[in-house]
Amino acid sequence: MDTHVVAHPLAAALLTTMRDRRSSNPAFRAALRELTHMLIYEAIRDAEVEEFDITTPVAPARGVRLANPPLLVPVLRAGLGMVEQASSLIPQSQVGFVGMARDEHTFEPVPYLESLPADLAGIPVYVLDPMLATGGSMVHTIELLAERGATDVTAVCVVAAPEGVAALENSKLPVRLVTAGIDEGLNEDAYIVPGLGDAGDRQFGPRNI
Ligand SMILES: O=P(O)(O)OC[C@H]1O[C@H](OP(=O)(O)OP(=O)(O)O)[C@H](O)[C@@H]1O
Ligand SMILES: O=c1cc[nH]c(=O)[nH]1
Ligand SMILES: [Mg+2]
Repeated sequence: MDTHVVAHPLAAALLTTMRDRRSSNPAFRAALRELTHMLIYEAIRDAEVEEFDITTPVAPARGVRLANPPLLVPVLRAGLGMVEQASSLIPQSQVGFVGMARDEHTFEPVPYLESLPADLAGIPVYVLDPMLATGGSMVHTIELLAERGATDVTAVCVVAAPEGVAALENSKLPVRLVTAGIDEGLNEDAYIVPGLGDAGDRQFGPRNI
């Protein structure tokens, strides 16, 4: 699997803000938005473009645009904090949604929402989820996309655990990974170490209030 770790001082500083337990929920959300900008910017670097004619105030010129704008798929809840920034960078993109919450005991993803186009053949898909821990949630999401014909999927994650990277690799699904960091591993609660805690709770508060 093609894995790209975005190594950049500004990305590292934003990731530090997200990791720091002292960062407030608004500060965490702001850092996630900015870091998403960098991750998407890197992820889309090699996308195919097409040329078209424009006229500047001075002369005719050739313009470029994405040949095949992607579908963005935030994985709720935590991926919601990435979608606005991603879609403003790629205004032609469409957005689908998947909702999933890990079972606290089995660590298996429990799906609760699926809102995706029926046919994804030929459409690049960017799955947005800050955390790739065991990989269960991401593998399940990509299976939903592959069932609809997607063959070009990019997982855009802030932090990945080696276990999650291995799960994606072993799945043999058509996916590449773009992330700001690969951490040490998982603890007994399947949280990424050192990680940044629960990315959903740190944006929106505890799920069961
Ligand atoms: O790789 P995995 O082991 O599947 O874990 C990663 C998943 O866990 C988090 O979501 P969570 O289940 O906490 O839901 P939330 O976004 O509503 O907080 C995260 O946003 C991923 O979706
Ligand atoms: O460390 C982790 C693992 C799963 N989900 C999170 O939000 N954080
Ligand atoms: Mg959570």
